[in-house]
Amino acid sequence: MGKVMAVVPAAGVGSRMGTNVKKQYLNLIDKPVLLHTLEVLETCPDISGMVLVVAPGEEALCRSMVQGRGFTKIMAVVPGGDHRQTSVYHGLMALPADTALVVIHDGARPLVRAAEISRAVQAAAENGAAALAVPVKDTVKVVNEQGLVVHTPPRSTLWAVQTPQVFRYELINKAHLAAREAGQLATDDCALVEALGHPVKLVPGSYENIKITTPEDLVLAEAFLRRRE
Ligand SMILES: Nc1ccn([C@@H]2O[C@H](COP(=O)(O)OP(=O)(O)OP(=O)(O)O)[C@@H](O)[C@H]2O)c(=O)n1
Ligand SMILES: C[C@](O)(CO)[C@H](O)COP(=O)(O)O
Repeated sequence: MGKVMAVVPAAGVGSRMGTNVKKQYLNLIDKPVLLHTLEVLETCPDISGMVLVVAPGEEALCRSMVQGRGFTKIMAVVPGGDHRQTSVYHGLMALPADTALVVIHDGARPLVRAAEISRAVQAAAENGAAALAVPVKDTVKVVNEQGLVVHTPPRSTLWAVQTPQVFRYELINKAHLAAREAGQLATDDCALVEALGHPVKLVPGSYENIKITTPEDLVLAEAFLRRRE
């Protein structure tokens, strides 16, 4: 399959969490959210190495946070940018030239399981681009600026996409470069690959693989982790 490298964007400010400490450094049971995430990636047998992307100026803090915890796969800690997309791009630029597949996984998704990552890697090896996702449970409305509903897409067509999102290295590099040139800003990496017209395979994931975004997500994450103990 070739070398599989992970990029872990963890350079966000966590404005929707609203805490003084950024959400990726908040304690979740016994350690920061980001350490949970990195430990799962470390144990995934498919992954050879990782690039961690943190806010500019936080590189030393992160290096000391991971030091002495038995990580063998963290190859670099690099500064991110103002948007998630920019942070991922900085991570991609730090990958070795012999990378075959790139696993992009949010630092703020600590509940992913190694087996789920492996399923996404396998699908990307076959299709070029793949992501974990779950069927949407709620009915979703498209609204206009006045808050009036303009459209109700059929729920059977809707999936909530998660990370990891996994891509062939040349494909994701090409997608990010094209987006930068076009001024396209997306909230996930699949959207950039979709914009190239390349198909993206969705791999059924788990409803437990939540992104820590708002305070109630920490309550849920703790409950899920305790259930696994
Ligand atoms: N400039 C940014 C913004 C986000 N991220 C990372 O991308 C992941 C998903 O982003 P999100 O949950 O939106 O994080 P924040 O941007 O920190 O949150 P918010 O939008 O509430 O400010 C997180 O691991 C976050 O640290 C990043 O690396 N660089
Ligand atoms: C990449 C992502 O986690 C997929 O669900 C999500 O799109 C990140 O978006 P956010 O706007 O940064 O929360």
